[in-house]
Amino acid sequence: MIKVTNLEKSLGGSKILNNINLNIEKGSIYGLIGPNGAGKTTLIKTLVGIYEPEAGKVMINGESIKENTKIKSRIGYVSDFQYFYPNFTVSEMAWFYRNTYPMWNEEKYNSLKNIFKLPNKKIKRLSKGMKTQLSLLLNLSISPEVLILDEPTSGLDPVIRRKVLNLIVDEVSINNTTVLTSTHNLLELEQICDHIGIMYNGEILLEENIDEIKSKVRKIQVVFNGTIPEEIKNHKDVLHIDYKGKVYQFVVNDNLDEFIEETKKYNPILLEMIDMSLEEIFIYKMGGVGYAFEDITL
Ligand SMILES: Nc1ncnc2c1ncn2[C@@H]1O[C@H](COP(=O)(O)OP(=O)(O)OP(=O)(O)O)[C@@H](O)[C@H]1O
Repeated sequence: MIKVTNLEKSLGGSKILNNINLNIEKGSIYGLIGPNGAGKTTLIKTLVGIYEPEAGKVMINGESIKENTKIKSRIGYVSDFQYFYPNFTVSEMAWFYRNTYPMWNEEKYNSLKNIFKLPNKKIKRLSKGMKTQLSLLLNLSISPEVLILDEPTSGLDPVIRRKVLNLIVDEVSINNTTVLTSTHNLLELEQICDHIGIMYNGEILLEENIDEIKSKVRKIQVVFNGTIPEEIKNHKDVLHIDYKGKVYQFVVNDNLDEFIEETKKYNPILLEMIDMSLEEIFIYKMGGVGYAFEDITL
């Protein structure tokens, strides 16, 4: 698992990470979203030990990553830009990883090679998407205990993108790997992640368990027999109210059953539950903590 406490990092004289705390359970897929410049890559580089924080700690499986080559050899890291030796071929790069990472799995490498189907060219002759694929291929082959991915699907075509998402999910279900991935694609997060963190201005503004938030935050449509009761209008668990004519839509943050019971006391003509996408849920949740969701993502 990944545990981050009170992490602070400055670059070029500016504070980039501000008191970051994370607790990512083993076997979990944690999605990090946030606008350009929020600090996602800086956080990721600090997690893998490329940057040294001024304050705070990064622990992986209970051990500090600082000067810990044993732990670092079990971290798969796919960066936003790939820094391979440009004159190495794909096979030579695999040779390098095979000789560097003690838990290299040749069988896994061979089966992944059939999925990615990369030409054995020099790295400098590969496209951006091919280099990302190579990085995924190599980092999955080292038998990572922790996989840290910085926008791993950006620049991939839709077919490979889907394969990569499936590979990440397989990696977790087969090997119980812990994954942290950044992305700008909320739909992708919804498809593979169990937890999500929203980053803004170097801080984690909101952290949620996706299943929990989807079961807790619900939209309910109600038509009252008369005007809306004050008690319902000012209900503590209502995040947002919309209405068109007599049809009210409530976004309820928690204690759904309690809200429904209280609403039923007023004998509404209609009371029904409406499905919400994760994006819609976050729009309201972010509004609840004083931010416009559009400013925060995508
Ligand atoms: N080497 C550096 N020196 C100084 N400032 C930096 C450096 N690298 C990044 N920054 C600044 O740190 C902030 C966070 O950048 P970072 O790359 O972590 O954001 P991000 O959330 O990954 O953005 P994106 O979604 O665009 O990839 C930005 O304001 C950026 O200008």
